[in-house]
Amino acid sequence: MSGPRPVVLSGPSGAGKSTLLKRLMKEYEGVFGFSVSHTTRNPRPGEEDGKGLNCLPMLLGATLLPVADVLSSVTSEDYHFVTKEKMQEGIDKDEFIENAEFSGNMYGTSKSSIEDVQAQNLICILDVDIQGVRNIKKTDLNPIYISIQPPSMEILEKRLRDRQTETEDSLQKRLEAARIDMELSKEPGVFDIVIVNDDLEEAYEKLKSVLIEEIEKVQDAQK
Ligand SMILES: Nc1nc2c(ncn2[C@@H]2O[C@H](COP(=O)(O)OP(=O)(O)O)[C@@H](O)[C@H]2O)c(=O)[nH]1
Ligand SMILES: Nc1ncnc2c1ncn2[C@@H]1O[C@H](COP(=O)(O)OP(=O)(O)O)[C@@H](O)[C@H]1O
Repeated sequence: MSGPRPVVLSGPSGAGKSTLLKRLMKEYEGVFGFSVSHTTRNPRPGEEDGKGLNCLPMLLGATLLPVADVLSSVTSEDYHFVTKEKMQEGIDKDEFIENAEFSGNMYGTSKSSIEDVQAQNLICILDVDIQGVRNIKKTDLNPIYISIQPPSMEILEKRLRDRQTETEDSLQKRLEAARIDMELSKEPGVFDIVIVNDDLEEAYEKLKSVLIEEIEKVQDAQK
């Protein structure tokens, strides 16, 4: 029996993808697994190098925590932070199902990041930009495509400034990318659903309603 369908979450930087993702993974512990991407950008305060499932054996080896407890320790914004050389080496070795340049840095989803999650029969969640969406459509991953959009460019800019993670230069690059993303997300057939993240509660309920069928499949299989 094939496992649950993966989920691709996409949308402008600052739209609320990580906020929604963290909430989903907390409410449904042991149902989702995050596909830990590789990136050349520097870690933000509080971000640690890939605590993803790749290290699950070590974590379990060191402790006797049930798998569900260990899985829930995977946060939704970790990355494998690597140099450009390391990233290029992985690309040359065909280790990525897709990779892209975004706001001056490289990002990519390795095949092993997805396999690690699917081996646990969990819903694999990927957080990628619009280029990643287009490239994943050329593969046989067959995920549910969800776009998270801000209510407006003005609100997006305010949220990014309030988050205090960007230099003025990276902020402007991200806003420019957001204008393109917001246009492309309107194209029919690209996303299964586009959620405007205005009121967070409403956006979260909409996200859950799209995924509840896959969530219940995993919960039933775990009984
Ligand atoms: N194509 C692709 N995009 C990614 C990947 N990982 C993250 N991204 C995207 O890169 C952009 C920047 O991510 P990040 O630097 O974490 O900023 P944030 O989205 O504002 O938190 C976001 O749009 C992510 O969706 C990946 O593996 N592949
Ligand atoms: N619905 C919302 N209303 C107000 N602020 C929000 C909302 N959703 C997210 N935020 C805030 O906006 C900023 C960007 O959210 P984040 O989840 O980091 O976006 P992304 O992962 O898409 O870059 C964060 O500071 C977050 O707390």
